[in-house]
Amino acid sequence: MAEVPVLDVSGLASPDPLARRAVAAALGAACRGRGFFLVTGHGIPEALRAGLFTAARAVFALPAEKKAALSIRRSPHNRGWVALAEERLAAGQAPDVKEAFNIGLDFAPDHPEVMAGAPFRGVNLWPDLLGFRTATLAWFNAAWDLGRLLHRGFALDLGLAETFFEDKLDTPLATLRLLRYPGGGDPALPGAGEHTDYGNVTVLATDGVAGLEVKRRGGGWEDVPQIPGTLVCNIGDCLMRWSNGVYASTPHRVRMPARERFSAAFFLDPNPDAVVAALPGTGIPRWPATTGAAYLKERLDATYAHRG
Ligand SMILES: O=C(O)CCC(=O)C(=O)O
Ligand SMILES: [Fe+2]
Repeated sequence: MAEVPVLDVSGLASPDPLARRAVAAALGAACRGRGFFLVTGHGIPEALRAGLFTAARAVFALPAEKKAALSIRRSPHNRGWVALAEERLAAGQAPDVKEAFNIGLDFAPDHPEVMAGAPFRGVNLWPDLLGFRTATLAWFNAAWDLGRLLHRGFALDLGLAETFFEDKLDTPLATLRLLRYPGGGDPALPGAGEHTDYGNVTVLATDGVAGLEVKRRGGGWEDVPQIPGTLVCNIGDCLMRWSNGVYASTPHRVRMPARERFSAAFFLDPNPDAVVAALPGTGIPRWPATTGAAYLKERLDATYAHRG
């Protein structure tokens, strides 16, 4: 299996349909094969990335009691702080040696869906840190835009109308997850255990410290190269299912890094009411139809059940 490809996606925003198709074909090949690719030409300014990592460092540096006040255990909506070793992504393994901070779509407390208690529709838990909200939401929105742009390419590659996913990703169950791996520990312990992502596509920024590994089809692990300015993207289980297995969601993990490592994963899951059923032209459905919200709930419930 070839290594993780590097794709310039700028052509997806071109007015020239041939340029868009060329990128879509390359994207499609990566999604059908490796399920992972590095993206250049995404157009997200470096300043946004720098601001994101400044915010991430600041929130994890808060005293434990400040972070505990923002614990994900206080949010029924998958938002807030996950403590070191609170989560294990690979069932039956040691817990992950990482901490995390989740941010979702930024609803006001009086938003109708929040008032109605809709699943995952809650307020974010904001730390008392100047600039944190602005920096993280700027990244959230940029990654969301990139995710939607990628979906125009996926749609073209899958023989659908280019805008097919647009109204299924306009109020998505998206999560920006800031991650800190303290590193330097027992190399036998996982930074993040082997898993596949749950959503459609993940857009990942790292601080350049190595650690992310993708499983090879034939077994064994491949390092994802750290190329400055690129973003790591991968297909999640929801899009694998939606594409009826045409696209691959590939297991990956983070090994114990040699030193402290920060990353930020943006998980783009579809709108809660989006119907996730085998796309036209993909053959006999391999999975029953579901919805964005039902699928995410199923996966998160399983993850929480695995907690020690
Ligand atoms: O930190 C990373 O590089 C990847 C994290 C990851 O795979 C995840 O949180 O789903
Ligand atoms: Fe992941």
